[in-house]
Amino acid sequence: MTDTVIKINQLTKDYGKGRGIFDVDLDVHRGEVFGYVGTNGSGKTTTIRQIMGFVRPDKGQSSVLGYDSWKNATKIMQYVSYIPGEIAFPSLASGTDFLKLQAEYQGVTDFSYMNHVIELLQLDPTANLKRMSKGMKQKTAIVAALMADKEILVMDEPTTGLDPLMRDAFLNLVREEKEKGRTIFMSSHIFEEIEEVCDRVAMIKDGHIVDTLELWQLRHWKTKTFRIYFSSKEELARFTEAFRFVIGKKEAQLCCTVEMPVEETSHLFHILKDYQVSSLREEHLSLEQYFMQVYQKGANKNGKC
Ligand SMILES: Nc1ncnc2c1ncn2[C@@H]1O[C@H](COP(=O)(O)OP(=O)(O)OP(=O)(O)O)[C@@H](O)[C@H]1O
Repeated sequence: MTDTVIKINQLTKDYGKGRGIFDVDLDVHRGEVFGYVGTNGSGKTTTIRQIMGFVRPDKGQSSVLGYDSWKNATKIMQYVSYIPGEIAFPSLASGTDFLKLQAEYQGVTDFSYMNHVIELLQLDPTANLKRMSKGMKQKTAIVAALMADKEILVMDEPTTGLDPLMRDAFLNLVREEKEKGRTIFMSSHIFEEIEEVCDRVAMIKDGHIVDTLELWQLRHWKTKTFRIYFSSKEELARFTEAFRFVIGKKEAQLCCTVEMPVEETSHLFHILKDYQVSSLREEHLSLEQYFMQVYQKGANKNGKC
């Protein structure tokens, strides 16, 4: 039986004029990294604030470890490390002062993991809190959230403001946390990072969940797509006329794209022996491409997009 850590059921927060979230259903399982993607204003932060119990839902329910988010927000904080989308720092002199305050508040006495995170993110916490760059502030918020080593991590666009190197370092931290058995819920609009670290992903659009996907499905799709380059126009034409799974052709580049059921792959390789092929590469469907397809389908259905 799957152990559900975060359960969201018919959750609705209606801000009017179609803004908010509507009838959201989500289950986050113990030990998984769950990604939450959507364009600006699609409802990611609204959902996360509901999970944390900051806002009363208009309808439906969110619960964490069986505790109703709204009714037991304080209890939930015992189990959840939270990185908000926007951090409002108190007026303190330095990052160190802020981290000390956080440690006191969260009852942290062992600072070894905090120091590990500081080192990994190359943060100088002694800097003036007010003068910190966006990235430094984000790192400080990450350190503050992770220091308590709680079993659930809820993060609202945690890589905002981080440069690509630091983003990689952060994703390594996420992997470390997953290794430790943590359950992680993170929102993002950067598809690559969700693709890199998440087990499952939900896509939200205009406040509605439009799809939920297990990331391994992207790698083990029922169809395979290849781009094949030929030595001449004649060879390209001969192939495209003969092979029924061709979905596109670029004469100038002497290449075509084929998309076919996985079980046809060996057949393709077999017939290619009769052609002069200069190169062949498999095209993987990226999460972003998949997302665009889902959005497009949604648009066809409801006339939006
Ligand atoms: N307190 C509020 N009052 C009125 N409208 C709100 C409130 N909070 C959010 N909204 C609206 O609800 C919608 C969803 O906002 P939300 O912040 O959840 O989106 P998001 O997916 O997190 O966006 P982003 O990626 O830009 O951070 C937006 O149209 C936003 O303007």
